[in-house]
Amino acid sequence: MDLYIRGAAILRLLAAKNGSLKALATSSPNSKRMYALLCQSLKYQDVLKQVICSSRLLEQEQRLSLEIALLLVHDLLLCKNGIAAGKGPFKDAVLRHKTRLKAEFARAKIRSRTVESKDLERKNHKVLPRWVRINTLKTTLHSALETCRNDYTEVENWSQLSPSSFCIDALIPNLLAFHSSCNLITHNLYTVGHIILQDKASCFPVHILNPPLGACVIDACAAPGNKTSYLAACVGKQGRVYAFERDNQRVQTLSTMMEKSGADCVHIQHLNFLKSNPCNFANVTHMLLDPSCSGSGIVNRLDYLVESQQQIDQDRLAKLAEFQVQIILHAMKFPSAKKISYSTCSIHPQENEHVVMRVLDKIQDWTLANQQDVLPSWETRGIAEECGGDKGLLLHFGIPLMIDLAHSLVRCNPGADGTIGFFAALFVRKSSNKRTLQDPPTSKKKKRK
Ligand SMILES: C[S@@+](CC[C@H](N)C(=O)[O-])C[C@H]1O[C@@H](n2cnc3c(N)ncnc32)[C@H](O)[C@@H]1O
Repeated sequence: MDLYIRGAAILRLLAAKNGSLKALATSSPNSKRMYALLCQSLKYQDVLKQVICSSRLLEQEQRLSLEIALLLVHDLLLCKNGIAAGKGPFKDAVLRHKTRLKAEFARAKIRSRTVESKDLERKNHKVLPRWVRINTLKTTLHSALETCRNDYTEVENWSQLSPSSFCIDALIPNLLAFHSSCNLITHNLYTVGHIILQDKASCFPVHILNPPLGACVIDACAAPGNKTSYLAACVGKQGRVYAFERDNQRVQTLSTMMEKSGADCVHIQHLNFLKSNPCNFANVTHMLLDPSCSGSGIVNRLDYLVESQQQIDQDRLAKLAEFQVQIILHAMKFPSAKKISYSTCSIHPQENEHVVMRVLDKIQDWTLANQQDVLPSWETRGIAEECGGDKGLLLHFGIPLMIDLAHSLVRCNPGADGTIGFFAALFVRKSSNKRTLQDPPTSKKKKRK
């Protein structure tokens, strides 16, 4: 019974934001079992709470707390071996209602598809591939593929991956996928810096920014530097990347990464980007903004399990969003900047669509690039309902314009399409783009309507 009593205490600490799931679980005895029990119970908490409520378990068994009931009911209904061996009043209390709980669980499954969709999420979780970007600063696609083909079998796409195979991504050039169980950190291609482990979605910001050879670029929030070395590969030796990083330790990591990847055209600026003087960077035409965010799209970060939609820390999100808006507005002051890519690994509209709309509401001479210039074949786009903004224009042109704006944005849902949760947008200076936010919706928009 100890497992459930301790587990319930951890759930209370988590609710009070007194520690992280991983730290609390791993510091308790039988830590692996505890971690699995907590993760699974939290994953299924919505349906389990429904079952506990509709079976009136807590009303009839007043010694049970919600936390201990959640863990015991989880094991009763979802664990192959049922509730762990051992005796105790809490276990007896739950077992007295076994039949009713099972019946309510069956009803809950029919009422909502939660359990099935969570299963799907779990399956996706397992097959999230290990994405690998070939570092063309040090090698070529041809040469890296030759090595990969010697060591692994090539398959058509990532959903067919096995531990001994790899595939070439159809969307992002120089991107490969391996099975999640492949430990590439010990592979020679990795140790010599010929490949960089980088999620597919995290390649999107550079891919859509697409700075040409020789361009002068700013990476405003650079460390650890995955996107910085990708930018360096795009602009080549004649180009230049100013990589800003304000954090002492992370700037060291950035420096090591740039050395390892052979990104000689990167000039590290150990500075707060918001304090930079745009006039000192008059040649910069392309800017990449990948600021600090909640990280809620990172699939293996487990904190989201304890946050229901209502419990998300709104204060923290508001602060992050304010910073994200400021960083975009500052980038727009750079005199020669014509393209700015903005990205987060967050799933929250507050850091994504809302930030974009707040910026568009404030500025006149920038707009969003059209869908055709922003990964046109990628199906998951921005959320139209979140693209309302405050602008009178939106009220005037209404839903067609919101849909049009949402189509300009790229979203990745965590686990789906083999990527983490991600968001990317491309701002373009109006003089370098024909469509403007002030333009009325085009005939294409009318068609969608
Ligand atoms: C999301 S991470 C960037 C990840 C990076 N782009 C990559 O792909 O490897 C955000 C980084 O920006 C840095 N940062 C946050 N605010 C900053 C600011 N105002 N100026 C410069 N760096 C900043 C953080 O310390 C952190 O290292």
